[in-house]
Amino acid sequence: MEVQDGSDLETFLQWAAALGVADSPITESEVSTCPPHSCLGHSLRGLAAVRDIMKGELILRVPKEALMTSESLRSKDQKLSSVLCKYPTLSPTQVLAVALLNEVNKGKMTWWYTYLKQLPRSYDILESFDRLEIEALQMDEAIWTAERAVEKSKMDWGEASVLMCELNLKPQLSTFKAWLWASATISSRTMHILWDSAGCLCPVGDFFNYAAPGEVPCHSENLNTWRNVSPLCDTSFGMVQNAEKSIEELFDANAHRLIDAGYEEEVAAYCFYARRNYRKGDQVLLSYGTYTSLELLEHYGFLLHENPNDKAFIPLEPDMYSLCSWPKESLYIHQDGKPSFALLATIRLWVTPVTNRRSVGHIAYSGHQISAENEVTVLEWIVKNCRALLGNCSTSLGEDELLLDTIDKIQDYNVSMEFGDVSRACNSELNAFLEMNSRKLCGEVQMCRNTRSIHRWKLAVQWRLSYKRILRECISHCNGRLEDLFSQHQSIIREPMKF
Ligand SMILES: C[S@@+](CC[C@H](N)C(=O)[O-])C[C@H]1O[C@@H](n2cnc3c(N)ncnc32)[C@H](O)[C@@H]1O
Repeated sequence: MEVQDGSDLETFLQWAAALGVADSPITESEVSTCPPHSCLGHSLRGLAAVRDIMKGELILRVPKEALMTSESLRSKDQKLSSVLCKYPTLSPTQVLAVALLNEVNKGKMTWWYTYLKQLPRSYDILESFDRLEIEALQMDEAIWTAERAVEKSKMDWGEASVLMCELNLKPQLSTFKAWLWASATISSRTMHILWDSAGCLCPVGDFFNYAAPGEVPCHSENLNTWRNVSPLCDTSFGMVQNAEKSIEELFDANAHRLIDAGYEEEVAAYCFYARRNYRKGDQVLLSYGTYTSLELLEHYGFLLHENPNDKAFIPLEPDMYSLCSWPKESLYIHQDGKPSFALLATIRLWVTPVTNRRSVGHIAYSGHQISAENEVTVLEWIVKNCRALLGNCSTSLGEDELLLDTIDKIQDYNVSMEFGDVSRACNSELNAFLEMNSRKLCGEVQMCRNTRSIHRWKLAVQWRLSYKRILRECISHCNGRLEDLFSQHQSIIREPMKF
C-alpha cells in the first residue's frame, strides 16, 4: 500500500470507521452510537491478522454508503450528472474515470478527500509503460498487449476530453497522465458489483493484496472477486433464502462458502471472508481472480514470484487454429512447461497427414497419443518453436538474470556505478534506459520519475525472464518425453529434427 504518511492512514481509517467500515460483525446501529477510532483492530491491523482467523470468517464489511461508484458520485453532483447525460456513449469505465477526476478536482472540498488522499500517486500497469519499457518485454504477444492497452487508453481519454472540458477540470487533471492515473486506479482497485460493470472503489477493502487461486483448494466462485468478472454469488437467491435472518446468521452461513468477497444485498455491504485459515500475524490476502503474469501486469501492475496460473503462448501455424474447435486461449504451455491438453491435441492432429485426420480425430480429441511416430514429430515441433522464440530474443535467460541483478544495484545505489559484468546485449538496453532517464538530472521530481521507470523496466525484464523459463521448461519436458519414446520404441530412428 502506498500512503503518504502514518497520520494520513490513521485519519483515513477513522473516516472509514465512522462510515461503518468494520473488521468485526457489528451492526450499523452500534456504529452510529459509538464510532470506533479505527475500522481495523478486531481481526486485522493493516493487512495482518491480529488473531487466528478461520477459513470462511467475515473479516471486513464495507457498507454501501462507503462504496465509491459512478452512481454515488453522480447523485451528489448535479453538474456532473447533467454533463454525463449529454454523453451516453461513454463506457462505464470512462464515466467512472471522469467522475473520479471530477472528485479530485474538488480538492479538500470533496467528501471523499480522506480516501482520495491515500490512493497511490502512480501505477505500473501496462497502459502506463513507455516505449522502452514496452520493448523490454521482448515477446511479440506482450508488446502487442501493451501497445493495445496504451492505444485504448489514449482513445478513451480523447473521447472523454470534451466532457472534462465542460466540467472545467483543472488543466493538470485533463491531461493524459491524469487519465492514466484514473484508469489505473479503476483497473487495479475496483471491485465487482452487479449494477455497474466499471465496479466500485471500496475503501479499506482495497488494501488487500493478491494471492493466486490454485494453491488453496477453492470453490470456483471465489475466483471472481475483482473487476470485470462475473458475480460471486447469486444474491437474489440469497435474498429469498435469507430474508428472515439476522446479520450474524448471514455471516455464519457464509462461513461455508469459501468466498473471498462480494457485495451482499441483504446487508447492503461489501463483505470479505477469509479464504483459508490465518495465524495471528499472517498477511490476509484475497484472490482477485485467475490471471497469467501478463494479465497481472496489464491490470494490476505487479508480478508474483511464482504464479501457478502463468502460461506461455508460442506462435502456431495459421491453419492450426482452424483445425480444432478449441479457443485460441486454450493453446498454451503451462507454467511447469507442459503443453496444454488442447495444444497437444491440436498439434497431434496437425502433423497427421490430411487424409488420415478424420480417422484419428477422436484419438486426438480424447487427449491420447496418436502413434509413437506422431508424438515424436509433435514434441520435436514444440521444441523447435520454443527454441526459435528464445533465439529471437535479443538477450538470453542468463543475460536477463544478470540484468536483473544490475537493475537491483541501480535501485539500491542509484545510477552512478560501473556495469562491467553485463553482456553487450544488456548493455545497450541499460544505456538506452539510463539515457532516457537522463541520469545527470537528479532533481527530486526527476529522481521519482527515474525510480518509477526503472521499476517498470525491472517488471518487464522479470516478466520476459519468467516467460523464457516456461519455454526452457517446455523444451526440457519435451526432450524428456522424446528420450522415453526413443527408448520404448527402438524402431523409431532418431533423426535430425524434420522442422
Ligand atoms: C487492490 S490494491 C491492494 C492493496 C495495495 N497494496 C494498495 O495499494 O493498497 C492492488 C494493488 O496492490 C499491489 N499488489 C496486490 N497484490 C500484490 C502482490 N501479491 N504482490 C505485489 N503487489 C501486489 C499491486 O500494485 C496492485 O495493483
